[in-house]
Amino acid sequence: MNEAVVATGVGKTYGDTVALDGVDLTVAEGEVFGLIGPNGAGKTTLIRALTGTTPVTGNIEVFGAEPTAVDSERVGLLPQSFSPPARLTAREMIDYYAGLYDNARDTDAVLADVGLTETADSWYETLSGGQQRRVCVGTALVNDPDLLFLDEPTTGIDPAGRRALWELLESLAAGGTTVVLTSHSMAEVQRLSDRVGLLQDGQLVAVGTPEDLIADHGGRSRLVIGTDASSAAASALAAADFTATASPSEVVVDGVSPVDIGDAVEVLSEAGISYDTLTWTEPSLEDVYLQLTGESFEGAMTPGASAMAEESSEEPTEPAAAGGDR
Ligand SMILES: Nc1ncnc2c1ncn2[C@@H]1O[C@H](COP(=O)(O)OP(=O)(O)OP(=O)(O)O)[C@@H](O)[C@H]1O
Repeated sequence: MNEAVVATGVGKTYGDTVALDGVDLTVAEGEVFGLIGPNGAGKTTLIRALTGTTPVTGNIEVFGAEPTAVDSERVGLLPQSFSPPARLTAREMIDYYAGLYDNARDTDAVLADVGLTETADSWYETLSGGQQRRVCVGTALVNDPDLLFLDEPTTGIDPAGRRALWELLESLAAGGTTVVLTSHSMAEVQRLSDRVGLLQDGQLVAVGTPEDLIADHGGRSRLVIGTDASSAAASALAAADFTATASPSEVVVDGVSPVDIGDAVEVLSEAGISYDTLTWTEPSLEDVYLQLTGESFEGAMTPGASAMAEESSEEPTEPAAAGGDR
């Protein structure tokens, strides 16, 4: 298989800040590669490096050429921050970007792809944050690129729009488009990516398929039992050789496969312990992220922060002028 991107020893510093620290990365043609990592890990800087919008040390080839020398017809970029003129309509924006290419797609088709047919003639400034983000995604699709860089594409987009965009990306990938995307939504990255790279402090600390990363770093499946009698439940389960940990309102039973759930329930029933909820969870990319970054919702935030974290990643980004490095 040919390689769309080959990056070797890529480094970038801003003053004393090391944004990228010797990144080696290969993305095959037709692959969907997801970049994850904490705020400030270097994801945007890496996207900028791969698209030739910031100078870096090391070596990068995109379709065998330096990023700045690649035929722009072949590459699409959705930057993280995008501040287009407010008094252009969605249609005018897509038209404008289409005008930059020799073989642009039909504007109405692009608008339909990003779900903006109904609001095509509204000014950008009057669109919601999520609708604005859809326009921005559309600008990256106008040239029907072979290689698409998307820096947090679904930020601010509502769940239905997000799913629609996932399906669009899946159909582009099925048609052979190479995609490099960043996201703080682990569900998004797990669903879309053939391979995932975790950036931390400017270094790619893990790369693999979601399945392999989960198998290596995701931990085991768990059964969470919501009960007021958590201590008694944990004791009964431990006596039956389950690995159970009690907190005031629940017991977490580690390493429970689906076929073991019935046994665990029977232990509770024989011990006369009632429960309110029973939730079985498989390890996911989110567990990989938490494990490898050393972050945990319990340690970093208050209980229930899993939902908070997902919401916070959906906040629209602050508009910022595109431009060179400061
Ligand atoms: N133009 C700049 N000038 C100075 N420092 C910068 C600049 N751009 C990025 N940095 C720094 O480089 C590091 C990597 O930033 P980058 O934006 O690549 O991270 P990120 O992983 O994309 O973060 P986020 O998830 O918050 O978008 C950070 O410490 C950031 O402060």
